[in-house]
Amino acid sequence: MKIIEAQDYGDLSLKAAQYVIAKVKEKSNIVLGLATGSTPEGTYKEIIRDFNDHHTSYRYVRSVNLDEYVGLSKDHPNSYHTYMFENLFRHLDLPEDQRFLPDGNAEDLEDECRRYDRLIQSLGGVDLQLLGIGQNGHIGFNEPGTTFDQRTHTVALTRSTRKANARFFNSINEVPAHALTMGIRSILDSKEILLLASGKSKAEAIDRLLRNQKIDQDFPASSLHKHSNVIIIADRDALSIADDNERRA
Ligand SMILES: N[C@@H]1[C@@H](O)[C@H](O)[C@@H](COP(=O)(O)O)O[C@@H]1O
Repeated sequence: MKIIEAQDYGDLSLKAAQYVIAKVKEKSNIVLGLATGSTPEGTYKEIIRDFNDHHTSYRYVRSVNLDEYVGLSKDHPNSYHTYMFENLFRHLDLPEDQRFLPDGNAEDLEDECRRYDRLIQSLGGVDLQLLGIGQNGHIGFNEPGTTFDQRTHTVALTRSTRKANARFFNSINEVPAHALTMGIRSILDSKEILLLASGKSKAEAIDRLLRNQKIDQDFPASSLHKHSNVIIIADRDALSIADDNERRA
């Protein structure tokens, strides 16, 4: 694991965007694995800024998203379809038929999971996967306890994740109880992984990830120790506990 320290959220967003942009320039038809949540919002803003100022083209890029809530229509204001459209897609020249998310409203969710796996495979797999991290160490929506050998699957969200995401809804009761997510196995299949972490609320998870090389199903991010090409961009706040522990050691 390679760690890049950012000063703050703005610096993290810039560094992450520069990394993604460089990869897009290197391979115009790159398959980008995209994430939602607050963390990548700044990265997406910087990508858009670069697109407007320097015209990096996304014409041949294919994108696949990690996850989607079950039971929200695509145009629901809190669906990840809407998030991606508003925060990124509508600002770039990435064609609509080259951007993919799981359909959390599909009639048969099992079928939808298999369809999504086949789709990723047909694209040749993910070249660069962007990840955030939940406070409990979840990646995508792979909650603690999820086995590490699954590809796309349905998950029941933990109360803590629903609580953390309730800020986007009117109340926690409106946060869907289930989601579709690429599994740990899908994430580990990507050629390269870029994990972003910002703020003190992520410091414990980042400390646990960096301090302990043990692969533990109760801490999904620990699965990343199995991958040989992971870069973490974290700001000082997210690294604060890890740094203190290192100094004490
Ligand atoms: N499904 C998403 C994850 O993909 C994301 O990484 C996590 C952290 O979100 P945030 O960046 O808002 O802290 O939240 C959600 O649960």
